[in-house]
Amino acid sequence: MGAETAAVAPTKRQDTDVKVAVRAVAKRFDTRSGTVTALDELTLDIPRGQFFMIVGPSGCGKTTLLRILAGLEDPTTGEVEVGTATEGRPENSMIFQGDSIFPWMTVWDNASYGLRMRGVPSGKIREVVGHYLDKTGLTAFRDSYPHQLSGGMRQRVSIARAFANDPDVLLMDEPFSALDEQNKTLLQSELLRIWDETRKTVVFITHSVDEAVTLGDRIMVMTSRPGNAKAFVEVPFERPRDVLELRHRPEYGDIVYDIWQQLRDEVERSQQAQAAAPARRGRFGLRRGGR
Ligand SMILES: Nc1ncnc2c1ncn2[C@@H]1O[C@H](COP(=O)(O)OP(=O)(O)OP(=O)(O)O)[C@@H](O)[C@H]1O
Repeated sequence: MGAETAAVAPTKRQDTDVKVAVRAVAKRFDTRSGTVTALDELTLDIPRGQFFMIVGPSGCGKTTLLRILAGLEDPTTGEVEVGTATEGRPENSMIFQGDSIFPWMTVWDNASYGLRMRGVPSGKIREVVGHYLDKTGLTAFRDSYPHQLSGGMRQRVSIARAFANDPDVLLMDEPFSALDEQNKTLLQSELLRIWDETRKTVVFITHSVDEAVTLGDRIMVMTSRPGNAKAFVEVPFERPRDVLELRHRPEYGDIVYDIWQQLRDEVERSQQAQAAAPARRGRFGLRRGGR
């Protein structure tokens, strides 16, 4: 079950221009069949306000990195500094893939959860949650329960909850992966619209190169496991962006193609590793985006 996470804090970041700093982070898991090195001495900086995307082959350590940034895992070696928690604001909120809202709470109670937990005054909660339910088109469903909503609407609740919580850094792990293309495109547009209001620092994992180029300012392409940065790609498109219009531009296709070139070897390497160990099946090789 996903929940807003602000508890186990990595070191606080003092430098206001860099919101996320990852220094030579390695993560190893000891399993019955041996040690799995998920991340290998990864170093990166994410400046304030950047929409940072992570793409990489299945099993390359993307979720592990996000969990370390959220303080849910410790790195084996290396250091991470993320955001700054201030009074009334957590340093990060995480949105997971699939449903990450509480099934026993109404839309309103889900969206206001983080604020209520922090004891924010009720007038402020009404104002902020009302704003984000309005932005995500959920006002009429404020008293509904998750099982009464579509998958897209449930993800909207997660988005409303995360933005209402007003974290310094927003961590998103494939939030739209379970949605059909139509809903995905709609939610991408909505996310960009809401993000444009605040320009929060976002770290967003996706399996879709199209999604990475549509949403991101900068994309980290990861190597196959053990995961590291293979390339950083700047996305030059202006803000605010029109998702559909963007996808018709020739430069858009060029960037998508460049990233696929970067990924191809890594995906093949990862697939070979998975063929040798059939328990984990890669998804990346099957998806080449919607162009
Ligand atoms: N708690 C754990 N115990 C043991 N191994 C783990 C654990 N968590 C992750 N791993 C392993 O670490 C590697 C990286 O996993 P991770 O989930 O971070 O990859 P990913 O890039 O997010 O994958 P996917 O794209 O398939 O979601 C994988 O080999 C995985 O099996």
